[in-house]
Amino acid sequence: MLSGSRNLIFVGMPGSGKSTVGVLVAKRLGLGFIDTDLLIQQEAGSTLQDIVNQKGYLALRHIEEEVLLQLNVEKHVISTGGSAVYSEAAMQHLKNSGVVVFLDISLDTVVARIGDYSLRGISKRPEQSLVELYQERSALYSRYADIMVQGDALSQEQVSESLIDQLNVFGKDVP
Ligand SMILES: Nc1ncnc2c1ncn2[C@@H]1O[C@H](COP(=O)(O)OP(=O)(O)O)[C@@H](O)[C@H]1O
Ligand SMILES: O=C(O)C1=C[C@@H](OP(=O)(O)O)[C@@H](O)[C@H](O)C1
Ligand SMILES: [Mg+2]
Repeated sequence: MLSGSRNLIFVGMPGSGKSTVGVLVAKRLGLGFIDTDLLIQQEAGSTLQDIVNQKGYLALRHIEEEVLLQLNVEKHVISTGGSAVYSEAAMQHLKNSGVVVFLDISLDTVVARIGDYSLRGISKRPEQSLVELYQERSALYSRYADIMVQGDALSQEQVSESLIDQLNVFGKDVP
């Protein structure tokens, strides 16, 4: 189904483990690692929180789309930010380069892991509740995912194991 794919692209809510589990998986599979949040910060010359505070959440989504569309790597785990899925063009570009993994966690787990989300540079409409954001995003993550790991009850190592098992079972050719 995904013959020739060479990257593993992580999507999911903030706190789902894209950045931390991404590194573990890259080490296990002998892949490189990129966190696109850090590329955005380099490109913008400021933190994600500052972009949201000073320019607004749509500015963050715009820079994110540009950075993702410029990405041209092979044999990497690519950990995206939680709002990457708002760009259809960027997601198609990423999907063309590999296997998209949705790290799924419940809303309760999001809240438990990220704490005060107003301090975390979340890209959302100011009046949008976290529940609404969660529902809107869940549909988008599922739409683009090739593989899903439900991580509420799993340690980071277990999420990594579960993903690698699925790659083996389904014959996804990474690397
Ligand atoms: N499976 C897990 N179990 C417990 N804590 C986790 C798990 N995955 C991630 N975390 C913790 O949640 C927080 C957010 O993880 P992070 O990798 O930054 O997520 P994301 O990049 O998806 O926002 C970190 O403190 C991390 O250690
Ligand atoms: O979900 C979001 O709107 C965001 C998630 C963040 O990344 P993580 O998902 O890695 O926390 C980062 O891209 C930015 O602060 C916006
Ligand atoms: Mg992250």
